[in-house]
Amino acid sequence: MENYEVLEELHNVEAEIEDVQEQIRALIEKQERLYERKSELNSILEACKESENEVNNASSSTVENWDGPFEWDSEAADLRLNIFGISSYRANQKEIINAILSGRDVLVIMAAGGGKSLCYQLPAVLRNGIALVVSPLLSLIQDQVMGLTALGIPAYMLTSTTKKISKSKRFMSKLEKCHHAGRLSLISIDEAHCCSQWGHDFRPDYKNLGILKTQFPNVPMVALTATATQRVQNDLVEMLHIRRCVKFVSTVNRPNLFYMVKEKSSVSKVVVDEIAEFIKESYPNRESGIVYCFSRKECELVAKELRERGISAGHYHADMDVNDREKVHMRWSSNKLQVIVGTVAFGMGINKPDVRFVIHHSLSKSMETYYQESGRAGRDGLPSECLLYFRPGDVPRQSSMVFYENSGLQNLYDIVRFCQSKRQCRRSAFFRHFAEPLQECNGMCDICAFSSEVKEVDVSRHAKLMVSLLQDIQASDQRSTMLQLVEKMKTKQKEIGSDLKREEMEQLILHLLLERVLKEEFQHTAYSTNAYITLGPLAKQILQGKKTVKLEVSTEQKTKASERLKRCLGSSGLELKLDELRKELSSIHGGILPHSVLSTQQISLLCSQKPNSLEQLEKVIGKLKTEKYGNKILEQILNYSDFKPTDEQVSDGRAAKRSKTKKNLVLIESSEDEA
Ligand SMILES: Nc1ncnc2c1ncn2[C@@H]1O[C@H](COP(=O)(O)OP(=O)(O)OP(=O)(O)O)[C@@H](O)[C@H]1O
Ligand SMILES: [Mg+2]
Repeated sequence: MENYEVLEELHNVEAEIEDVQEQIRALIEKQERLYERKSELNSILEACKESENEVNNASSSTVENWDGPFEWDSEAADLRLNIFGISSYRANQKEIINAILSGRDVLVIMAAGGGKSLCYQLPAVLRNGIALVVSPLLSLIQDQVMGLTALGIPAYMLTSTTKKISKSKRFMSKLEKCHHAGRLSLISIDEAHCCSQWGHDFRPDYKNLGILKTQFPNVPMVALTATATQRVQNDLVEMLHIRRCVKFVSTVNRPNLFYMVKEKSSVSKVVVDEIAEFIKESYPNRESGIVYCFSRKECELVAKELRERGISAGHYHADMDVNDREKVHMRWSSNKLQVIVGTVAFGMGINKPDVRFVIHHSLSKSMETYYQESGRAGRDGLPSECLLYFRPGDVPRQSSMVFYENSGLQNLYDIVRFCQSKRQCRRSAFFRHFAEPLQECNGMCDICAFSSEVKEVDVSRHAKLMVSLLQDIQASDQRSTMLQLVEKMKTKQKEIGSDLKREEMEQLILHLLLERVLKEEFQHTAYSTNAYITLGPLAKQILQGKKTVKLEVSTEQKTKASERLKRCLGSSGLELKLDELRKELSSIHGGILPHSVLSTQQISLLCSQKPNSLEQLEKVIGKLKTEKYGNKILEQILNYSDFKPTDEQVSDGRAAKRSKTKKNLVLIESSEDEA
């Protein structure tokens, strides 16, 4: 053999080895993912077996019976209704309260809005002495103190300049004294995922909270979070030194949320038009909502454009002055502003229970973040909507932000899969993601609610063409963004005499990215990071015709969801009147938010039950609220009813005295750092 022939073969062999190595890497990665999924599926199977015996869909991993009876049952029930104004417990609340009152340490994993606060606030009020609550954000602390004060429960904030409570000797020694006198009844760590670096809101100060259990081993500690991952759970138990805690894990399911993914137009004006129309049509009574945007600039622009379309909207992002941010948040919380248009910075501190819609102007960076962000809707348990506007063009914007994060791209591609899917129930995608047994969706997502015919189109030839086009591009040392690739394909596809539409082409590119036929590569410039589409480990299979590629295409235009969704709020005159009343009362009483006067759920109950005496009213909203606002509420209801109460009925109701409480609740800020 001639020298050059040997050299050529050597090059070929080397190229082939590289190719094989790439495939091996891909296969090993795949094997790892499959192992991971296998163990998830096994735990799902076990959970299914356990839950077969359970009555409701909230599962608790404990074998002890926390349902009762306990000696404090009736006192707890009295506080629940007459102080907190809550007519019945939600899943797991009673059991958690009982475990805490039995003196156990407790770990609570419960979805956003599940009602974690009551789980420690009620035992705090029931027990003598002081309960210490640790919360990571000033706004959460303020909200909570405001809410408790409105209920007549003495609560105080400690937001000293000392950043770490464990390091504040003065505070610790006061706490010691309090404990010594037998007055420290409970320690509660809210948003406990902040302890774990695997949680999404890791706060270094939270790391030191373990000291509380070491110092006060016999004071029950309750740690609460909405973050479900096993890794975070294990971390928490270790860091807080509560290894023998009773664990309550509730489902991630939010049955009252309607999930919907909408195709996003590439013309930005059209997108805002659609969003504005949706809000005006579905929420004409200015019910609250959030619109999440990708960038700060975009969020200012969208807020402005919504205002131009007659919607009262304000923007919120990390670049704003803290006071301006707080002002917008406050105006929205007190229902003076209907919509907040925010970036992800509008996050953990949101405590508003009656958010009726969360719209994503572009996709989130992972299933986990989407679950958290959309989960800010409907914390009061009433029907609410989560809308995600998706277009493939938004993917490279996100990928160039997340690619350097651990599993960043994989997480992004998971939510892309969620958005692309035209057949899989949105809710079941969450169950899969959080490794939980499937539950009924009850028609509460676009896929399950609207029948639209989906057909599969074989686009293997287009895929092959795209791969060979990229091969040529790469051979001439060029690169191509998604946009450029689509443009080039538009001319190229004439060769095979078939025309995929622009959107279908983009869809195909995403499909091939998810299938690892293509991959994204990133290049940094002084101003940004660009994402390029290049050949992936499985590109050869396409060229060799070993892989068929099919796209899912909806053939029938879906009916607008907002038209079909039956909404149960804002429709009756009485609801509107009571809504007005709670706003009025909250401003008269000062420093109280409207939902602390009456929750939206209570308004619904009042409208359906129409109590006509203070006594009857008490059964719905408890003694405390009846005493404070009862007469005004009755006045509104009676204006809408045919009957009037007798004078006796009114004075009987007035005579009812609520039980006074002398227990204290102290809220502590662990960090001054506000994202
Ligand atoms: N048993 C109940 N019945 C009716 N409403 C309830 C019940 N328990 C709590 N709520 C209400 O549900 C809303 C959400 O409760 P809470 O703020 O405690 O949720 P959370 O679990 O702490 O959520 P997050 O993770 O978002 O902080 C509040 O308005 C609260 O008053
Ligand atoms: Mg909470």
